[in-house]
Amino acid sequence: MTRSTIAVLNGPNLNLLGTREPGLYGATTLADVERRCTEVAAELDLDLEFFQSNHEGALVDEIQRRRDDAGIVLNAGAYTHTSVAIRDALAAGLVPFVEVHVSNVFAREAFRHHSYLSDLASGVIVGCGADGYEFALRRLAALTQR
Ligand SMILES: O=C1C[C@@](O)(C(=O)O)C[C@@H](O)[C@@H]1O
Repeated sequence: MTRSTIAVLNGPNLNLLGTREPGLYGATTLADVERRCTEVAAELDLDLEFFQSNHEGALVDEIQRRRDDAGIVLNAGAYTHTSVAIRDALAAGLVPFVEVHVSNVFAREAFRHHSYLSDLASGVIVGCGADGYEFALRRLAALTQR
């Protein structure tokens, strides 16, 4: 049996995690997140692939490439609140995905309260810091093993 692949996709400015507005996003870097996810994937017997881009079209391309994956952990950053194109790519692929936000977007500016993605998501994890990625991975593993 082939192992399931889960993609961990991060959008704009998430390459700056750990240094960017640490009061909001904490001190954990994206490399730390990826290390932790790799440990959890080994425990869950999953293959993981990581991708980060600051460009909307690159994220659309990557989501299209992921259509045979078991699931996607997605922090689309600011594109969450603006991108019909990313929504359409997710809708086209129909791969289960969990939307992650490191910060509690609902405690922030009103423009962050709306997501173009959430109603398509299998789950949404908000405001749990960098741990949200691990929670999302565990949730997708549970969903794909059903
Ligand atoms: O870039 C980001 C990061 C974010 O997705 C988060 O992880 O909390 C929240 C978004 O509103 C913001 O634009």
